[in-house]
Amino acid sequence: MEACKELYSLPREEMAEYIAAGPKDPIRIGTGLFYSDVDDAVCRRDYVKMIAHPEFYCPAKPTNLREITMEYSIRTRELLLELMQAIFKSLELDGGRISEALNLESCFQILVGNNYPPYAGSDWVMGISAHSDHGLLTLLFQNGVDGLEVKRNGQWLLAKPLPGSLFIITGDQLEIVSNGRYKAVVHRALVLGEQTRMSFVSMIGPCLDAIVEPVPELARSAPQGMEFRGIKYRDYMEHQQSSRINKKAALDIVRVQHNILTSQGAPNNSTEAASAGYSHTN
Ligand SMILES: O=C(O)CCC(=O)C(=O)O
Ligand SMILES: [Fe+2]
Repeated sequence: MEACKELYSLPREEMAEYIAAGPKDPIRIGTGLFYSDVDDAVCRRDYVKMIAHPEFYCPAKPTNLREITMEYSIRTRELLLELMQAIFKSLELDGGRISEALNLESCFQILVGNNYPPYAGSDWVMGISAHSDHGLLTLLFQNGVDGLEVKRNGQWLLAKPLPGSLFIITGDQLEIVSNGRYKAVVHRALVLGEQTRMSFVSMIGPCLDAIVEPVPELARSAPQGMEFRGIKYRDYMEHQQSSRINKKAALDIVRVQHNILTSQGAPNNSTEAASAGYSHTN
């Protein structure tokens, strides 16, 4: 976090290349204020995003950032992959088989350093509006300043940063693979007090070229069958990144519409019929 602080305080010219970067670039820096009509709020956030796996990228300055983030990415990747195995076990699935299908050896990993300075304006200020993360699992560390909230049963709950605690957030790909047994968690960051809040995120997803779809045995045992159609992770990510941040709206592109009327006019919830009714929002 200290190295990230140094990064944000570099002269703007030194960050210009990364500030101009697009969503597909491996290193991206964003900084400033913007309005979110989803939450009717001003958002204030600086961030650096860097792809850490299968290839590792890092800004050249500050010079110690590379070593620190490289080690952090390796350790958190191991932990997150281990957690994935525990999740597969909880679903009574063969972890080895699913890891192969998602090609987790070449998993996509991104690190994000977030910085939320206190804001003196009169509007209600947010850091990042309500969203779910596009990957499988996210590990989040906060600097001890409140701000992260998660939505549970329609209520926003403050995820208090207990000293040394790490938060694990389930993402969209896990919801797809588990056919909705694990739900992607909607979360947001608020700017609450006088102190600068920082968070550091390590997120893993399947290999970008993997087709992500519900595990067949989970779809077979679900009352409604398949909840999602398959999609290449790279395409999902591009879709999510090119849309406005809006809670879990990105998942709608793969959500199967149930209660489709058959030619006889009766609702049919079979997997085949449901699969034919994919909902594309774009
Ligand atoms: O700063 C936080 O607590 C949340 C950050 C976040 O949700 C993200 O980077 O995706
Ligand atoms: Fe997030």
